Amino acid sequence: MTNKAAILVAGGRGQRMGGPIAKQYLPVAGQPVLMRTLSVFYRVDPSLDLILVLPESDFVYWEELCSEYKFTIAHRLVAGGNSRFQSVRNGLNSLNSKTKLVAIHDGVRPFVTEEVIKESFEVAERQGSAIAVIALKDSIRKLRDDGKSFYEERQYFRLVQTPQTFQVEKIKKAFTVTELQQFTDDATVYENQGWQVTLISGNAENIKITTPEDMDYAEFIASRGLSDR
Ligand SMILES: Nc1ccn([C@@H]2O[C@H](COP(=O)(O)OP(=O)(O)OP(=O)(O)O)[C@@H](O)[C@H]2O)c(=O)n1
Ligand SMILES: C[C@](O)(CO)[C@H](O)COP(=O)(O)O
Repeated sequence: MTNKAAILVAGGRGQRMGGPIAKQYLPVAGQPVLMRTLSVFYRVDPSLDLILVLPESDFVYWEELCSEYKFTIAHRLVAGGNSRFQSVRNGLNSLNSKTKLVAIHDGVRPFVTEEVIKESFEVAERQGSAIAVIALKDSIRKLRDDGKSFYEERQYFRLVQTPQTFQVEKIKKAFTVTELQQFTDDATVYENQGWQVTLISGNAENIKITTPEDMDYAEFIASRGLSDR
């Protein structure tokens, strides 16, 4: 049995995307987003324990979609919660006792590369955690409540992606706390324990499909194979 797992969180409702079908099920270049994401992880390691966190009310729909698309990559379904934090925690609670490393990934980031996933497991094994980030290309300004804005040195900032990969023992302990507003990602929950996170380079195409214009960009990335380079 593998000692590695990936939790793909897809328990959200995609309010910012809108539309009758939640974004995680929408086709990109002919294949639903979640099938693309599961496939990348499978290609990295077919023995990974793949856990897909979905709203429980979508389980039947998802199984029908898998039949329709003849999608056969083995994975386990876990019921999501009311927030991303709760969905991740449900995924962590479903891990088997032999699992030592877990990659937590937004199901709606189908363009993560195999290289980033592999590196995240290697670094997390050595350091405890591996958080995919990218540098900023634009200048940034910090806003203040009084309406003024100030220059910030962009070399000290990073955009945070997923996967965020961890030693299981540590991340499970970190997720036993009460959910706080500041927990916008898993790295924040981990460092709440006083542990330093380790950053690795993500890939620019690894967008989080969030709003309708992201679907156009996703089609472009998929059709050009930009995340396969
Ligand atoms: N209760 C929740 C909320 C979010 N997510 C997942 O966390 C990832 C990042 O969240 P986001 O992009 O915000 O997705 P949604 O919550 O679906 O979008 P929105 O905020 O627009 O409703 C997504 O894969 C989403 O499905 C989850 O598993 N469980
Ligand atoms: C986890 C994440 O994708 C890292 O950038 C991000 O924090 C998720 O934010 P959301 O508001 O839940 O989409």
